[in-house]
Amino acid sequence: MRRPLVAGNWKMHGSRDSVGTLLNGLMAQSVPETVDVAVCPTYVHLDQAVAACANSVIAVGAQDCWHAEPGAYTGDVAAVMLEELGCEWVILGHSERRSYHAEADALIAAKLQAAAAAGLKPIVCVGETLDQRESGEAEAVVARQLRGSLEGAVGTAGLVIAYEPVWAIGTGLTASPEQAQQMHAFIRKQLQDLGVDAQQTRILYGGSVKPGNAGELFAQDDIDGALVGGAALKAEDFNAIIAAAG
Ligand SMILES: O=C(CO)COP(=O)(O)O
Repeated sequence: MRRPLVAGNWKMHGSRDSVGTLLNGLMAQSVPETVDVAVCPTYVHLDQAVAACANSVIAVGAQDCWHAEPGAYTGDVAAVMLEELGCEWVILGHSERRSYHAEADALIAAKLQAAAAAGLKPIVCVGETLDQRESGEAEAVVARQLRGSLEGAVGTAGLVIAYEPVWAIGTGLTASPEQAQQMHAFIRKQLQDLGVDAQQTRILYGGSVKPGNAGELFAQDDIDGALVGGAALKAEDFNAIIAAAG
């Protein structure tokens, strides 16, 4: 039995004030004992989140890390620094990093190894664009991303995969529960073929998850939680999604 994980990806949102309000709102509701929860703010809000979550079960994650030891890498943050700060998780290979920063699978694989070596648990994102889905390539694209991004990752402790169809991110379009389940089952099979412990690996769905659709997504056999964007910025909505996973 896999424990559901609900992770909030706050992307490049927030001020000290709004982050404080959001964290207070999350602390106001207890998390069901059966659910893991994480919040992933920007780098500059990580310490604020770690302090606020110190006495709660909510874990903190970063949205990216660099792949090398600390050194001459202007503008980057090393995985070991995130671990030292109190992060438990790190999101890797989000489609916004893949598109705006041209991150390729080999770089994501290197980041994954650095994250694992630092003791962070990686959430590796995969997902096809609308063009790729419409031309029948969705499974081939996701299989390629998994193969490339997970190179050398067999045995990574706490590895989580997030399936985020690019066409469903921030658009209000959600994959139907059946579409998502079909892809999640496909991903689990791919993980097995890659030698990853597929039955133990959590596969999250991401893309316009809201309180109103979370329950039917979580009811699918191979959907083990969610990576939530917009709805994670409102405590009431995020709390409702957490409750739906409980
Ligand atoms: O990209 C996402 C989470 O990583 C999904 O974002 P939305 O929930 O805003 O569609």
